[in-house]
Amino acid sequence: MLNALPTPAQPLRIGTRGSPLALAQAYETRDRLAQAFALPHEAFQIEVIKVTGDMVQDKALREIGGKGLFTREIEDALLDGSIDIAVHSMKDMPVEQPAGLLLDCYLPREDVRDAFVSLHGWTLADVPAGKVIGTSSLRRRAQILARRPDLTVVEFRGNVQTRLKKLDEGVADATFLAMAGLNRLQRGDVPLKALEVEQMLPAVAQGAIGIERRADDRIIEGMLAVIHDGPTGVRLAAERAFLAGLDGSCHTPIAGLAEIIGDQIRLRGEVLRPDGSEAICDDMRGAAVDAAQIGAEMARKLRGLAGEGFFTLG
Ligand SMILES: NCc1[nH]cc(CCC(=O)O)c1CC(=O)O
Repeated sequence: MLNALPTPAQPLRIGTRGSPLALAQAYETRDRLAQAFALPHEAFQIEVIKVTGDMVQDKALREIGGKGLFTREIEDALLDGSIDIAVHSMKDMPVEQPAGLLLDCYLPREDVRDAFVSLHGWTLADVPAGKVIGTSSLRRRAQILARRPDLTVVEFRGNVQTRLKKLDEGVADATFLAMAGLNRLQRGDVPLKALEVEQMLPAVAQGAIGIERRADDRIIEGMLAVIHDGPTGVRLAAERAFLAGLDGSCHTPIAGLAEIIGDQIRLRGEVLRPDGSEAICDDMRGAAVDAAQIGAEMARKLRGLAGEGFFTLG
C-alpha cells in the first residue's frame, strides 16, 4: 500500500482488463491522476489482469454466471495488494462490491447513447425485414424486438474490434455498440447512427468509468476524491439504486438513465420481457440529493406494475 503520493520508484499500480477499450479507460484514469497531482506517467504502472469472462468466447455469459466474471480476478488483485486501483466500465459492474472494497469514484461520463452499426448505413427504422442483428445484450435484444419483431437477433460476443470484424464477415447485418466505447477508441470510421435515448434507453451506467479501491487505503481515497466527477456520481446513484431494486441479475432486460436538470434529477427506467413482447417504462423527477431514493422508488413501482411473474417467465 502506498504511504505517500506515488513516484517512479513506488508507482501506483492500475489494474485493468486487457481489451483495447479497457486499456483506453486505464490510460484516461492515469492521465487524469497525473494531471491532477502533477506526477510523471512513470509514477503509474498499468497491470493487465486476465478475467474469466474474456477467456470464454463461445457461450452466452449469462449461462456461465453473469457479471462477476469480468471483475473477480481484478478485485482479488486489489484485495491481495498487487494493485492499488482498478478501472472498470460501470455498466459491467454489480451493484455491490466485495467486503473491503469501495467503488465511489467516477470519471466524467461519455456519450450515454447506443449506436446502431451497419455497413449498409441503415437506421433502426429502415433495416429491411428479416435481417439479422447481432447482440449479446438482453436489453438491446428485447428493445429491438419490441420495435422490430420482424428482425432476427443472433448472439454476438467479443470486444468492439471482434464485433466489427464479424459484421465485415457477414455474421450479422447490423449490431449495436455503445457510443462511449467507440468514442474512447476514437473509432470515427465506424458507420453508425446514434440512437437518441427516447428511441433506445441505454443500460444503467452506460458511458461511465468507475475506479475501485481498498476501503482502508487513505492515500488512494484522497487522490480519487480529486478526480471524482460529482454529477456522474449523482446520476449513477439513481441508476444503480434502480438496478439494485430490480434484482440486478443479468436475466431481466433493464434500461435506466438519470439526468441532472438544475438541482433536480430526472430518471427514466424500463423493464422488458426478453422477447420484447412487453415493456414497462417510467419517468420520475425529484431533488438530486434524493437520487438513490428515487431509483429505489422507481424499482418498487415497476415491480408492482410488472408483477412477479414478469421477471421469471421470460
Ligand atoms: N458490455 C461490454 C461493454 N461495457 C462497456 C461498453 C462500452 C462503454 C460504456 O458503455 O461505458 C461495452 C461495449 C458496448 O456495449 O458496446
